[in-house]
Amino acid sequence: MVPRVRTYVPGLDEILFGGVPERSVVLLSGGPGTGKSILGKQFLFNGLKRDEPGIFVALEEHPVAVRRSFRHFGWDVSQYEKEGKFAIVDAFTGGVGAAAQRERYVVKQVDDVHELSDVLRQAIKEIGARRVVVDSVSTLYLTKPAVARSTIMLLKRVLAGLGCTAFFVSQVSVGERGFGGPGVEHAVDGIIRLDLDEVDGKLYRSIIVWKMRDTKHSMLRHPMEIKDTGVEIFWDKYIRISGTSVKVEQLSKEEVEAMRRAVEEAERQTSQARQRKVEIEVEEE
Ligand SMILES: Nc1ncnc2c1ncn2[C@@H]1O[C@H](COP(=O)(O)OP(=O)(O)OP(=O)(O)O)[C@@H](O)[C@H]1O
Repeated sequence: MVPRVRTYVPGLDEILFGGVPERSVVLLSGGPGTGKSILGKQFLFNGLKRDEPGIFVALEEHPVAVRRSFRHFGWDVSQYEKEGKFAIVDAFTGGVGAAAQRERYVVKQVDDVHELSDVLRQAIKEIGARRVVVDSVSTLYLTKPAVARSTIMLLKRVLAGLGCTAFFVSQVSVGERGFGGPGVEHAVDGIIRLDLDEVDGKLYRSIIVWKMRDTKHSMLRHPMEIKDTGVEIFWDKYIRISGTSVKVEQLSKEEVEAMRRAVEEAERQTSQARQRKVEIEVEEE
């Protein structure tokens, strides 16, 4: 089994048969309000709780708003920031404003992807980041689609070279079938698509893993909810949405059992790796 990074987002590791393959760059793609940012933040915070440092690259929101939205779900990153285990790369303010001047990692030219990758590299090295979320990569090439692929490849090289596993938030329009453009879709290792569908005056959330290199994954669309505690995926159910009807069905016992076993195996590997890390740290002291 390839080494996995467990997301610990309820249900996500199950549909990925254990978690995201280590060092993958995964596109979190979807329309407005589908839960991409929340899922990304949850992935980071779940890592922080387990001693895996993380970085949030803020391209869409002021760092102050980013911290507030973490807190909205009870994910207080301030202590981790003080301990040097979490950092925000501010690629939003350009360093303008009093609050921005207090930020440690600031990209001065927000449309300069080379400066962004330099600041990101420095932040990853300094805090020893294992997980990175870029929210959103679409901002980097919205007005210049010709550079989308090279932008993704540049970030991918930085992240994979430093051993990080990353979620790239990718914005698509309501009703758009793609995930962020051909250059982007083929360059990334995985694509997870989040959806909101209106049927009969009600919105339904769902999630589907479209691709994930180096692992098998669920090929079904699963129902999803956002709660005060974050995203929850109903991994043992799938959802069939047509223009006028919504049906939620139970997966077979065999499918459920296979996913459960894969997650148990991934957890075993993860705790062994943690144990080895502790032993190495003790030896070094
Ligand atoms: N406490 C909560 N309980 C339930 N749903 C919530 C809660 N907080 C936020 N939401 C839902 O999450 C949505 C926002 O999710 P998120 O910010 O992750 O969207 P997004 O996919 O990143 O969208 P965009 O591309 O527009 O930024 C809100 O529109 C709302 O429906």
